[in-house]
Amino acid sequence: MSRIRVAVLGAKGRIGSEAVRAVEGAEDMELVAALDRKDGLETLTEAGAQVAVDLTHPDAVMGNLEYCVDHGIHGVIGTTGWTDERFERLRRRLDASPSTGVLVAPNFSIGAVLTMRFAQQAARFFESVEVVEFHHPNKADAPSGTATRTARLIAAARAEAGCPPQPDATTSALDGARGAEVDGIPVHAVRLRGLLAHQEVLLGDTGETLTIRHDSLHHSCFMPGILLGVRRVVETPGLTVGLENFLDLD
Ligand SMILES: NC(=O)C1=CN([C@@H]2O[C@H](COP(=O)(O)OP(=O)(O)OC[C@H]3O[C@@H](n4cnc5c(N)ncnc54)[C@H](O)[C@@H]3O)[C@@H](O)[C@H]2O)C=CC1
Ligand SMILES: O=C(O)C1=N[C@H](C(=O)O)C[C@H](O)C1
Repeated sequence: MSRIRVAVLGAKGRIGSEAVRAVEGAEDMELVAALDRKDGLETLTEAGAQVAVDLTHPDAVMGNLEYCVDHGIHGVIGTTGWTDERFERLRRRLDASPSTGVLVAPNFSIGAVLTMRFAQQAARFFESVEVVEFHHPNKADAPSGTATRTARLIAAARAEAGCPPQPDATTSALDGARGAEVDGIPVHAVRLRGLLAHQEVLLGDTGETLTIRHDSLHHSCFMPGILLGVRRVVETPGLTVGLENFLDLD
């Protein structure tokens, strides 16, 4: 059996260093490159990488990914910072390299993916929905990629069900007090020493509330999802957004 030749970008980071160990420990994979800031991307082609796992920084991910796609290297992308404009840019790039696959996964943990799915299912049954995410204070971006994706999925489910805008009588608020709005869903970001990555989806209706909460307690929770992404992306050309597409959830 030939092993999948994998490179990790952001290899010295919190999640990248864990990913290096996970790839090294996977029998069907070979770690051929471990790059961090200032390492040249040509190392990827020189090492014959088939898949690049990007766990770097929102400012770096697009350049890395464009190099990979242009050189036919599949991408498994955990780095955040995805906007509609970035997805469009990536789609255009992939059009020119039709056999290359890219997975952009806002969250690789199974529990977080299920949180998003359950929130999507529950969204149309409640008048009010808000998302609160909690992370370590070294995180570069807010709100988290997971919270943004969760809010988008909730908003889409509510729009499809014909839900009206949610009630909110606030007419006067300190800037930021009601969080940021993602497709009409309030999203609040907490940064607190001691935390890793956590999220609550709060749903409310007359006389009841439902809270869907997920806690990532260690970076190891992202590893099965990353390895699954590597195995599946080599046989899935084009852009896949969300690990749920590889989980046979329905
Ligand atoms: N999708 C998911 O499940 C997860 C995604 N993340 C995301 O992964 C990214 C990294 O998170 P952390 O590991 O906590 O950050 P970190 O700051 O600990 O690590 C990032 C690493 O990338 C390196 N780096 C920066 N620019 C680079 C470049 N151009 N080329 C190669 N390496 C470069 C840095 O030197 C650093 O070692 C963030 O966007 C974070 O939100 C983090 C955890 C899970
Ligand atoms: O920076 C992190 O730590 C994480 N980033 C991702 C995000 O922004 O959603 C995934 C997870 O929340 C951990």
